[in-house]
Amino acid sequence: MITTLDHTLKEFIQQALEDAKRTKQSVIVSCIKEVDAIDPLHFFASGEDLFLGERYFWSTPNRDFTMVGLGNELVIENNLTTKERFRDIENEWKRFEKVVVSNETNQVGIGPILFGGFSFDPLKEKSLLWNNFSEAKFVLPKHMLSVIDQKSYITINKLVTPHDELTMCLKHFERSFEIGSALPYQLDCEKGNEFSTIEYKTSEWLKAIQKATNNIKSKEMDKVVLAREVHLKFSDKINPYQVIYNLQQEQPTSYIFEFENGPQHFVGATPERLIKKKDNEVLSTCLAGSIKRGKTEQEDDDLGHQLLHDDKNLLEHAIVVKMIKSAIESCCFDVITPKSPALFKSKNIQHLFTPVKGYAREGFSFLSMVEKLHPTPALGGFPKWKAIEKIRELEPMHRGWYAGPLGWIDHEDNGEFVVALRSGLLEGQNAALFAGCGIVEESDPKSEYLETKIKLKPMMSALGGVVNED
Ligand SMILES: C=C(O[C@H]1C=CC=C(C(=O)O)[C@@H]1O)C(=O)O
Ligand SMILES: [Mg+2]
Repeated sequence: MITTLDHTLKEFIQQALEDAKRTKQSVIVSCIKEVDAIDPLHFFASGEDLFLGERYFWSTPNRDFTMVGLGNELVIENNLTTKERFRDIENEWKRFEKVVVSNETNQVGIGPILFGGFSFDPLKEKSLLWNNFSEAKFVLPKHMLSVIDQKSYITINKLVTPHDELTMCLKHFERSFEIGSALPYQLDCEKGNEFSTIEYKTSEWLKAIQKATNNIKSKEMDKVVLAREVHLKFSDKINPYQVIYNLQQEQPTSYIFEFENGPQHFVGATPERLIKKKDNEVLSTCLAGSIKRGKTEQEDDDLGHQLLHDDKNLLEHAIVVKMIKSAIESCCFDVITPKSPALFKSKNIQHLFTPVKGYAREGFSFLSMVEKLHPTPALGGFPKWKAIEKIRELEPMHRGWYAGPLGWIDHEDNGEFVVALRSGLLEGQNAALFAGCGIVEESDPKSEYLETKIKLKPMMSALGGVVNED
């Protein structure tokens, strides 16, 4: 790996070609330039003609870091049904030598970055909706825009093969930098895309909750998260730019993500970070236990206070903290967590929130940590394997990538993953939205149902719909 700057792009490519020939393996050449400000959504939409079905969008809360990928230069995926699916992605990624051509040293979020996700449960029987999604799929984009603290960078990635030629490669980079910044797009702000809603297997879901609470009472497990899905059919094709735009505007405290898999777009605004790693600094988040937002400041404070003192929600949350803390302790040192949860508020909902911090121990890779954490009891339950089995048995839907880990990893083992919640799968005129709830002994099916309605709101609203709560 080289990260310096005295060499010209030509010299770097020459060296990559030699390495590729010597090792008989392609080398990733990643060329980065700082450019004038580019609007990320504009860049995303500019890929419509050439890269439809091969794009992604990622933005952190408060929009500190936004990253957009266009075109798949490299796809690493597998359909393994064990935890090997995490290691397999890591091994494949590490197999490639990466040559980085940049004037920027020490900037995380630019250069060769793999973006993608994992399904929730690879052992769940396949469904029509998620049929085209692999259990693990990651892409290295051809063109990537990173906006970090208001600075814009373009990265162009190319797999240099042993059979490539220097002049062709050089031309490729020159042409690619032109594409990245020039294409126009239009955001169609028209509202009024009529839709009808189908609540999918709601009565089965309510019965599943009853069964789960009985299982918990008989001490089979402590907690399980059960989700349900809602299908929307629109009169016109859904405009994904409008959806991302709305999510960005309406959910400033959430991560916004979009991953295109052919004609399907997996989109969401999740408040839940699974893990972030920069050098050896590790951050995870426990987010579980929920209540609605108040209509006035006073009502909102009262509801927040109620949540902070509610035994059922505190138990939902405590189970998550215990598991995440122990998973992080198994691979980190100096792990710290506050003693009691704080409130996390987003537009439609308030959650109990506990951050977990630590420092990675030697020998633990980023994806090995993702594997240890997935699923946390905020999506799975406790004990972990019992809860996953129960979800497989009781839940009347296929989660696909909903509630799975989704995010990015770079060439130096830095990265960030979220839990893909408050999300939906869009295709043409159709949207499938997902929401779940932590079920503990005291859970009441009707109030859990109302909780899922609140959790469906961010996607419903971004799609132009309204959810009434009762
Ligand atoms: C499973 C979801 O939320 C989880 C995250 C935060 C709070 C939760 C809860 O209070 O039940 C859930 O555990 C979802 O949004 O689909
Ligand atoms: Mg809950």
